[in-house]
Amino acid sequence: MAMPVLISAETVEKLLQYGELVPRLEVALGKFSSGKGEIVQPVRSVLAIEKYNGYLGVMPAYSAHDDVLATKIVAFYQRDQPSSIPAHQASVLLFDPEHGTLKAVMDGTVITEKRTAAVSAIATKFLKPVQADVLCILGSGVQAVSHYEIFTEMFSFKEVRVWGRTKENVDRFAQTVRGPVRVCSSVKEAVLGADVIVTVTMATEPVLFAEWVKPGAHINAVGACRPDWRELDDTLMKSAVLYVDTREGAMKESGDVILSGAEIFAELGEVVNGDKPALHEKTTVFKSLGMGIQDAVAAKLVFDSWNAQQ
Ligand SMILES: NC(=O)C1=CN([C@@H]2O[C@H](COP(=O)(O)OP(=O)(O)OC[C@H]3O[C@@H](n4cnc5c(N)ncnc54)[C@H](O)[C@@H]3O)[C@@H](O)[C@H]2O)C=CC1
Ligand SMILES: O=C([O-])C1=[NH+]CCC1
Repeated sequence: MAMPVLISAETVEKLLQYGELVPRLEVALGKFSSGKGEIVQPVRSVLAIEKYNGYLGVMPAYSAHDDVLATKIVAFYQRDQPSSIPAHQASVLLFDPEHGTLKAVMDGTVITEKRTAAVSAIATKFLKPVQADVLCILGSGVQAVSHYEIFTEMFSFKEVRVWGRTKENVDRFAQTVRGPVRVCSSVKEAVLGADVIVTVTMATEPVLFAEWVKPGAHINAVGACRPDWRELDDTLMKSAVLYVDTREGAMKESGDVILSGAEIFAELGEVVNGDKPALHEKTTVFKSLGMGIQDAVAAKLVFDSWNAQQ
């Protein structure tokens, strides 16, 4: 049996380009929500690694349209202190869908960084107010950087603000990103007047409160992926129009959705398909949890580009 190829994080970083990734993710989101069962993707299975405050998630997905069968395995850790080891580490196993042969094992950490930010950008394209001048990023880690990259590439914000819990992280963020950013010393300062907000923290209690949010703003709520973790307060969750990546996942994994009792208006894929409206004149929340099919589509792109270079 041929050995699977190993594709490193550096290679994934080089081969995975937003320009190719975004349209493919948009199609996959639409197919997932078409109601025709075009994508097979069970809700992520997660086990707790209690001793180390961590979790291991397994995320299989199959798409006949993309002819892709893959599983991401992602470990993530809730830490009180900053660490030089990334909070999320992932690998993607890519199979030949016809026979189940393992074709590639590739880094999934960069895939997770990029595909998550790309999906938030797709949600923002549909749901942001027509005039969107100010972007606010809450959190200053890995996802904050990838969101900064794609949001400044796809949209024309006049100002980008960031808030982070520790000065060390925020300074690192400001030095890493290629472009201007206003560092804010409180969440309130960062959020007031912002048209688009991205929450990419490891918070387990709300950090974003409705009273600070400009009416009509769009929020991408990316953190808080456990049923008892929160980033947004109840008032915001219940007063905004709520979009999710998957209904099933949100009802099982999102503390913001489950504990607030907020009603889900639509899946993002239903908006892509034109089956549900993008109410961009209202305050909107896109609750992102991450989907195996996003990783599978990204992994296929990487593998095909890698193959083309051999
Ligand atoms: N929806 C999705 O598809 C995905 C969601 N995520 C989530 O996005 C979030 C950010 O992930 P990364 O950037 O990779 O993590 P990271 O560890 O690189 O950054 C986390 C940031 O949150 C801050 N933070 C930690 N605890 C906090 C607290 N209690 N209150 C406020 N801020 C706090 C840290 O200082 C840091 O700035 C996490 O919640 C992660 O689980 C990550 C990958 C995919
Ligand atoms: O989709 C993903 O990879 C994750 N979502 C939350 C933690 C990791």
